[in-house]
Amino acid sequence: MNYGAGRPGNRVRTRVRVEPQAHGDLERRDGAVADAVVDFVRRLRADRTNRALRLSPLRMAGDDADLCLAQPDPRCMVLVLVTDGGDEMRVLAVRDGTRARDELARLTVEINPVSGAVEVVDQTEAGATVVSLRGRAAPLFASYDDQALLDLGVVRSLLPALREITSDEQFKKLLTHNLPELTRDVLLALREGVSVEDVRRQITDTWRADEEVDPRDWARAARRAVSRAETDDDAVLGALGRSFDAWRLFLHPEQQRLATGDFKGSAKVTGGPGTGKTVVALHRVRHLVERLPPGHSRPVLLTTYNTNLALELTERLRQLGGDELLRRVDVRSVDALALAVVEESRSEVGRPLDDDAAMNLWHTVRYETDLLDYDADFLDAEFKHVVLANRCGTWDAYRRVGRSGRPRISTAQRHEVWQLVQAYRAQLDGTPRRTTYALIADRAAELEQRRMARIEEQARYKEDEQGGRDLVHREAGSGMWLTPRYRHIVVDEAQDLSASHWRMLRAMVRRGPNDIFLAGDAHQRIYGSRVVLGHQGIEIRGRASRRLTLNYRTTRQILGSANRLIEGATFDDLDTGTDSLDGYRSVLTGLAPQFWRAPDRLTEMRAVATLIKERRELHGTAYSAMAVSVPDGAAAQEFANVLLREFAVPVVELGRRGVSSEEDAVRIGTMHRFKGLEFQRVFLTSVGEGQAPHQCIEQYRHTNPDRYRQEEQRARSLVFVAATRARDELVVTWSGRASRFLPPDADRTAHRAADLLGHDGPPSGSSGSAAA
Ligand SMILES: Nc1ncnc2c1ncn2[C@@H]1O[C@H](COP(=O)(O)OP(=O)(O)OP(=O)(O)O)[C@@H](O)[C@H]1O
Repeated sequence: MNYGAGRPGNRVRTRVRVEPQAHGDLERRDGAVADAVVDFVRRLRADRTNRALRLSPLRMAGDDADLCLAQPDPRCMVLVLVTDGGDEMRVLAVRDGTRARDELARLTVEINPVSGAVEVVDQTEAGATVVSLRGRAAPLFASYDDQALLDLGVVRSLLPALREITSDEQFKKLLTHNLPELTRDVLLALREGVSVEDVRRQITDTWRADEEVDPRDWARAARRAVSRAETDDDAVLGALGRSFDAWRLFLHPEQQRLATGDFKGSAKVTGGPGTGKTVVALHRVRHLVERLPPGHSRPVLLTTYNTNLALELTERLRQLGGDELLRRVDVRSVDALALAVVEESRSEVGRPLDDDAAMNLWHTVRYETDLLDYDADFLDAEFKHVVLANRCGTWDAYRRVGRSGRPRISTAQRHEVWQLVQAYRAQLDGTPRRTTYALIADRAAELEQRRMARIEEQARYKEDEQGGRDLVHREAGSGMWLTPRYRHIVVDEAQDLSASHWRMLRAMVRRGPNDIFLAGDAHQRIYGSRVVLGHQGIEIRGRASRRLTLNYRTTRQILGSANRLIEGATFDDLDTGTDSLDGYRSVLTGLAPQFWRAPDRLTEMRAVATLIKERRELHGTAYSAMAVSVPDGAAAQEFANVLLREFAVPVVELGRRGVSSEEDAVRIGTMHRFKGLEFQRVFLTSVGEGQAPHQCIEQYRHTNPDRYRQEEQRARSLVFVAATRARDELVVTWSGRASRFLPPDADRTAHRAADLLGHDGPPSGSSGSAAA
């Protein structure tokens, strides 16, 4: 077959892409196969007339397309769809071993009429799932007729095999095959009892092609970007191997639409943990940068809640687009940004106290004023989320302000709180002058709002007085003309930003298309309190607000346990509405989470150390892929001592600098520090009654039920965040009685930690059995 239009010796370049299913094939194979395929794609791209690559025809796919086979190296073969006279090629499937040719030849290839994607089904493989187990039970999907399944996007050629499936065991086996993603998503959701209408809305519609699909037009199908972030970058392609992070290349269509969409104003992506919100935010940044006019400035801001997450984002952005991309982006935590604004203004605000010192100051003020009925946590939150959020500068303003979502207090109590606030500010204004990050954000918001007002005024002047002409030299010359700080702002972990942060960000970019893009999840709110974006001038309407539902991180088993933690509670959608985790699911399956109960703390710590060592020795898991969550800094110290001194397990604390340490050491940190991160194995410790939630909230149970409910929800979210960091395995431990957040029978069904610590070493099965 000759697809080389050029004369011999002339290189003929071509567009070659690796389809998601072929990528799935590579992930299941030896790294050497991936290397060979990557090399083949690269050479094919450079010159398809290269004789050494030899595409051999298999059959016609349609009038305008051929299916060909090629052998990148003696170990493996690939199936390639060739269209446009050879200008466009898609690697559809990869097989290795002696039967590779036969296996590729029997694949069914079709265009999905819903998504327009080219999909591959191995009928023999799918059929084999059911043959041996065929029984008399009713088929699992009997209540959906063929047309209903096709309309939802299930690939037609799978229907015969699907009709034979009568048990969950067979269904699970079918899912182990490399099925088209849309089919897999739809079937999983139906099996989980999601209604046809909801499956259509939550899954099918997100895959639907933007145009009518002609299932015979192969050339069109091959050109259609269905589920990928396009790249022709050889360096990125070169990473296509076992260690390759799929997200860099392949986006789910819903993620893709958000990342590359054009929005009239601001846009928002929500979704449960692990649904790829951060991935979307990163691709969004790249998309925005690619559309910038050439220059050397950094007109795109990527910001997040804290410094270690900002470092993590910088690293991931570098992976996505290298230093070239980073050069146009300012990546900073919101507080670092606010501090820079305040410093630039040369306002005398004093030295910022860290969070612990700021909290201690509340303790001091309580004793000084002798108003001991209000604890430091409450006062700190009241100050940030009511006083600063609503800019209450006087008692009169505070007396009248709406405190929705905050624990109720009487007017007399408000007055006392106001006195405490005054005393707190007086302490900060003393000598030496000090401040807090909350106050810095408030000040930065004020400065930026003033700055933006001047920019708007100048713009009006430009239009009104000068008809928009003759200003370039004045702006450049006098230096008095200001420009907005950024063209686009992208925010991750949006649920934890305060009203002051939003006011500042709103004022850093002019209102207009694609001004602010934010990603967040109220289920994971552990710092802030609810902020209604609409009230901060950030309007998000209709299609500019989307929710992702497919979890890429966590197995279904872990997710099931984590979801149970937050069942029944209600959460906001970062705006005026409510959010839920409807349709939230994972396609990964694995071990059930393990539950271990200990009679006392030391036994618990020793059991955790034993389990960690066991995973290292039996499964070869690197220490750095494991993390232990603890309730507070003191517990982190205790755990670190036991792990290191008694068990010689290296540990590193998840400090402000996060996980950046190169050391092969187990990560230990409070649950707060787990935010936004992920680990292969997570040990969620101290989940006992009295610890999660902390027993100190009991004081509010009867005296202040609102506060009690809020503290409990916050504690729940915290455990939820920590649990959903686990990729492959979640181990939950406690001493004493199990927390109310755990299943009611946890104490009865959990493994006994004491059994682990006998002299004969750990009992068999502790590294893989399902418990509770
Ligand atoms: N399209 C994709 N293909 C493959 N992997 C993906 C994709 N999208 C996300 N992932 C992977 O899923 C995991 C979670 O992604 P990410 O951190 O973006 O989720 P998130 O929604 O921000 O999570 P959280 O809210 O828990 O912080 C990461 O390991 C990421 O690489």
